[in-house]
Amino acid sequence: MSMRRSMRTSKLNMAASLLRLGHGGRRLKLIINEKNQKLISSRGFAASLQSLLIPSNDTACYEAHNVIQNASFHSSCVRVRSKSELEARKEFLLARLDKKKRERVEVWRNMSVIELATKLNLKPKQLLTILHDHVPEGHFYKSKADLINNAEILQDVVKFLGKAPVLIATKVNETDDRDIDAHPRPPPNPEDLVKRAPIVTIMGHVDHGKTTLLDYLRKANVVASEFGGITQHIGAFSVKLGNNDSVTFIDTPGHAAFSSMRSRGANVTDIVVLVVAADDGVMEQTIESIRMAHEAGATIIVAINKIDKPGANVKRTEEMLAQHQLYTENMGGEIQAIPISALNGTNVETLVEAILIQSEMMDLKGDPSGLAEGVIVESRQDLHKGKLATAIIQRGTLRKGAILVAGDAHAKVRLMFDEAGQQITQATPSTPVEMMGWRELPSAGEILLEVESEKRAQQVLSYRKAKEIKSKGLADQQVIKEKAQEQQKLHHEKRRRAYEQGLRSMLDKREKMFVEDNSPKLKVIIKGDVDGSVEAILDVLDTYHNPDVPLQVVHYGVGDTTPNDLELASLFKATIYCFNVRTPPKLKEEAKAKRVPVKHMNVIYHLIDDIKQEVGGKMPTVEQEIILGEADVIQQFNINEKRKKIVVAGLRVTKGEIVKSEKVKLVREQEVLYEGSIASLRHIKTEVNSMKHGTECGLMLGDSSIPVKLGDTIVCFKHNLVQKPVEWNPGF
Ligand SMILES: Nc1nc2c(ncn2[C@@H]2O[C@H](COP(=O)(O)OP(=O)(O)OP(=O)(O)O)[C@@H](O)[C@H]2O)c(=O)[nH]1
Repeated sequence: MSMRRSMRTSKLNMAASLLRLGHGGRRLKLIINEKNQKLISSRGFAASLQSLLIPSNDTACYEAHNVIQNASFHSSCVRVRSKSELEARKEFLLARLDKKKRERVEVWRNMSVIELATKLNLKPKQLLTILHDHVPEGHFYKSKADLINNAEILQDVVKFLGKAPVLIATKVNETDDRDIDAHPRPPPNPEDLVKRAPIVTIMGHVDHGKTTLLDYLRKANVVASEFGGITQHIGAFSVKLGNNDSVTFIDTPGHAAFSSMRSRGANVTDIVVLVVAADDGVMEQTIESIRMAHEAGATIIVAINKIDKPGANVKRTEEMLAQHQLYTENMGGEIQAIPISALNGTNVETLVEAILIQSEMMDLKGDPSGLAEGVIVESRQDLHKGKLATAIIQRGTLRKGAILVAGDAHAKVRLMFDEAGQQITQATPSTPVEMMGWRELPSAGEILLEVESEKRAQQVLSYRKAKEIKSKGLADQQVIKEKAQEQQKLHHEKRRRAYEQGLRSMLDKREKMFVEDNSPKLKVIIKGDVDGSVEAILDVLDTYHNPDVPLQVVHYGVGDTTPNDLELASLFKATIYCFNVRTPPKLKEEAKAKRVPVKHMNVIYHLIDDIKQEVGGKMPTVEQEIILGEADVIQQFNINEKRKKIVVAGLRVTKGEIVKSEKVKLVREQEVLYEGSIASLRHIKTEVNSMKHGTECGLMLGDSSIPVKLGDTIVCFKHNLVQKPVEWNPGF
């Protein structure tokens, strides 16, 4: 270790101890006061302390900073920030602290409105109002049972309410799930905790050197490894140092690993090494990485890479970082920034030491007792070893023979390996381990849990499968619902345009219309109290299709009757239907004078009945056959009249009456052989006008040549003119 490095380490270790003792509160202020004189003499330490003071940043600590300033030692040794700089910094840090203090709210895709409202201590109605402002145009959440499947909306709403959203894979039903599903254990007792290695993810902009750095660290690890094997890529590896310290690196650069874990609610990363190329500086994905690290609550260490390149500018890079509130030590902040060359390995060891110092300050601990818990970082199919998965253990100790579940996969651990492919017998917190014995391949980011038995694993798996099927079904339902809403919106929009065009063309042709168009139709103006009721009425009217009396919606809108409604109604001879709205008395008078019907109602059935009645009055008339009576032919007579042979039927009236002045049909085996008048109707020898049910009579048809036979039926009928019925099925 170089001289400079060891000095730095000891200063920071001292600061770390101070921080642990006082941790940003009044205690720290006291310590500062007590040690004031000593502090003054140590320029480097004061700078480190100052950087520690500010991020810990509660009011007392801020005061402590003033104590240092007031003690006037800063003039000789500390770069003093201007007042406005300090204020801005304080605000930023307070915001960061607040974020950490924010109440965490678990959300999951397909969460219902009522579930989210309950989590946020809101009434569903209040949440629906908030949701309205957070959903993209065209999406609606109308009822408390609606499911929200967009994770972004869920998170936005929680953030909007000042809380911290935590996206979890599926709903954890506290009452039902606890017994059936497997879950991480409750927090351990502090006395069970032992020091553990920091878990580090390397992030940064494309091409800034993440892979090169990981490669260098992996190779360096092989050299350090006592087995001397070739380090394989298994998703994570440990870099071991001489004094038993080690650092665990997630061996996948960039956002993918980070995101997949975060999306499952797992976060293993303690420290993010932010790689920034010194020739390029802060770029888009650098900023994105800073954001992700902050959101995951991980501490950032900056590796300013490619310092060997001619265009490298460390100072400029640090200034750019400061623009994104990442203040490195050189900029008077608390972030460690190590200039490195990942390609040549320059300062990479210093970077590892900085990580260890940071982890010392973070006081990272884990509980190695009990069943193992961890996070899957990678899985793969090996030709010889079968299904393999790498996990980082977070709690407990994993041993051969353990039964594991991760998402919908499970395993009985047959063998365990480290990154050098060497068999290991146990894995404690922060250890990356490759496991053999998986029945299915688990996905990266899944939470790994050891369970008591194979039976228990099967129980967990079948429960999870059933839950997934259910939630998929719900998701499908939601998609169908959203599609339907979209269609409905398009339909409404189309209708609005059609009505507007229709009205425009009606207005254009109005004079011509009055002269030419006398065809029956019902014109209506619809007024309603809210958009929803007007839409509902228009939807019902859309089901009306009657070419005899078409229905024309001249105009529609929300609110009480207006003079404009009246004018339009009078112009087009339309009826105004008011649904839950009023017509001012003055307009009522005016409507009466102009003979404009204005009808008020509040039940949609009444509206339908009224329209049916109105339309009914305008329907055309049609001839309707009315049966007056029926008679059976029971005899057949042949009479000679004026040398002509005439057939006369002897009848018995079986229904109603036979009326001489009306028409008859001769029906034989359901076939009508004659339809026409009656020439003669006689009772015995007397000519009569009608014969009633139960009597017998003789009947001669208008066409006397028609041969009436025994067994034929005579049906007497007449035609009436009736109005066509209104056929309209509004669907309910
Ligand atoms: N001169 C110099 N080149 C470097 C250094 N580190 C990385 N490079 C080069 O920069 C290029 C990109 O490096 P990578 O390690 O692939 O970068 P990355 O960030 O992993 O890129 P992505 O995986 O695409 O996001 C390669 O050509 C490296 O050889 C360095 O310290 N010095």
